[in-house]
Amino acid sequence: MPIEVPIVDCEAADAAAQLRGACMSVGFFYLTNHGIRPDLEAAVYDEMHRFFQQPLEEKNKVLANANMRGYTPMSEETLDPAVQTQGDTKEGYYICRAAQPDELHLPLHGANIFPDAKFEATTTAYFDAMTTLGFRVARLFADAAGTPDAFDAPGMFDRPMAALRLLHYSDRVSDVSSGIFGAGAHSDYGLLTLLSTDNTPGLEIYVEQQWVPVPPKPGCFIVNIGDLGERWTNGLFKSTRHRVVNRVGRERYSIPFFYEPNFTCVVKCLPSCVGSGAKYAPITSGEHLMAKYAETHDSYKL
Ligand SMILES: O=C(O)CCC(=O)C(=O)O
Ligand SMILES: [Fe+2]
Repeated sequence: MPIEVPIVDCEAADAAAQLRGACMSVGFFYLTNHGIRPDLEAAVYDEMHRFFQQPLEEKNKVLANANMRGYTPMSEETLDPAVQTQGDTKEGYYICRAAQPDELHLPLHGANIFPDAKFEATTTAYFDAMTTLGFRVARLFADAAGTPDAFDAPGMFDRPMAALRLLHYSDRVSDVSSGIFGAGAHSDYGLLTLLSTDNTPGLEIYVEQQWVPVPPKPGCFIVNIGDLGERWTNGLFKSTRHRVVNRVGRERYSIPFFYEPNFTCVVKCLPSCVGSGAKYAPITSGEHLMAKYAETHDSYKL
């Protein structure tokens, strides 16, 4: 039977049950009725086109800093270092939650950098809307996992590690057998990723021992569970590996929004998922994310 990526309707009365089914099987789903305004999303793409088409020397003026905010050049990231023979054929721009004054001592916390005021206003408005949606989907996740209020307590998501990543893939055709990918195979690191893409295909997910394309669906986000989501549910929900393979020789733009718990949040198996014993040791969100960044980014060192 062909593998179908399920749809979760954010507004449906049984949205949590839909999410549970999707996360136990495929680990990816299309999210509809999410409430993000299409004109706001389109405005972010306009800013991306404007930014990435500039000469490298302009883009390098806002190069990503130690807190992973700003521009990351082509090939800076290698999502599957064991297999890839060169970095991902993409460049990116990170925008994260702006840190509060009492968080500035924490790694990865700081101010954002922006190339100009219009880019800042547009991407910040989108970031804020996605943060609201991220928490809404996180609450559905908790409900789906059988502990509905798990994420409401202080210290869980009141200072989320939320990151927006504007990605521009080059037109270079990938070559799977020689280790050249748009983005190498990986699982995401956190709780949830909410992905917007343009109309160009490329995303593939590894389900039932095969790579399955996930084509863009207009008006929907492509959502997946990351490693912390798998740990929280003791493996009930899947953090599915995925990659981007350019098979069409066209440029591609995408915008993943990574929604993770507070840096200091201890991610420990939910009581409803312990069953015959927790499979994963508790870990803080921050420890996990920093270790993953160090494995995959040239510009990030622990
Ligand atoms: O661009 C995409 O479609 C996926 C990107 C991705 O998987 C990631 O940045 O983690
Ligand atoms: Fe990913």
